[in-house]
Amino acid sequence: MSVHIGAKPGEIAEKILLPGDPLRAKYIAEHFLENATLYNEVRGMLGFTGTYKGVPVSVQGTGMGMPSAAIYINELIREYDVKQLVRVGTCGSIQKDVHVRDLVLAQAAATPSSMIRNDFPKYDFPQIADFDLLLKSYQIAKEHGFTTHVGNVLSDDVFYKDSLEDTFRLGEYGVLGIEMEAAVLYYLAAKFQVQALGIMTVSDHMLTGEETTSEERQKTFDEMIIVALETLIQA
Ligand SMILES: O=P(O)(O)O[C@H]1O[C@H](CO)[C@@H](O)[C@H]1O
Ligand SMILES: O=c1cc[nH]c(=O)[nH]1
Repeated sequence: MSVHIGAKPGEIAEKILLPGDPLRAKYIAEHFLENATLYNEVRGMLGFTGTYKGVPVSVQGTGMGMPSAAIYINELIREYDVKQLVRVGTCGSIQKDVHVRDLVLAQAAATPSSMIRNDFPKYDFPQIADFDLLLKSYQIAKEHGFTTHVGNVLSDDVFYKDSLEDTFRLGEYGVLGIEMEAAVLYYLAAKFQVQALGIMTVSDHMLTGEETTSEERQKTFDEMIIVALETLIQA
């Protein structure tokens, strides 16, 4: 057991999916993994291990925001020897041509978070995806015909902001969308020399207000999960 994860040593696979929502972890375990067993329900942050096409894979909810995600990512890497971590999240689009239901592969993540700046006050430490995971995921998404964008995201600390002016300015510099965890995932992967990638489904559009039905969202979550699982077993 670690402080926030109730698994015994060996119960978590080296390859793991990281949704923010613990119920998305349950959905993935029930619909995509074979023989999935629950290893964690501490704080309701569900974690499961099963197999995908015969390969051991785990899925762990991380909660919302970098402080929460960093707790799980630290413990997974340091206490359970997890080596390949793929976030499967949602993001808001800030580009006209990045639509609701599209996939975003986060090549890199900007962040205002002090978690990273406190460690490297003199540098803008770049938060980047693992190249092999990124390349593999892009190839898999293209093979499946899923609409996919690759580029920068913003990992923000604040969901409800008084002003979106700075956010939209980042869009003018090519940032594709906003979410709240990828930067710290990439930072901790660099720190502990493991592989990480963030894949996001666009859940809403911050410029156009474009929305989708829950059924449509579910289908795109499935596309994201297929890309993430196929990437993990081929990497
Ligand atoms: O859908 P998840 O993975 O939780 O990701 C996004 O959704 C949450 C905000 O609603 C934040 O965690 C953000 O990063
Ligand atoms: O707008 C959004 C949508 C998902 N996640 C975010 O952090 N922001």
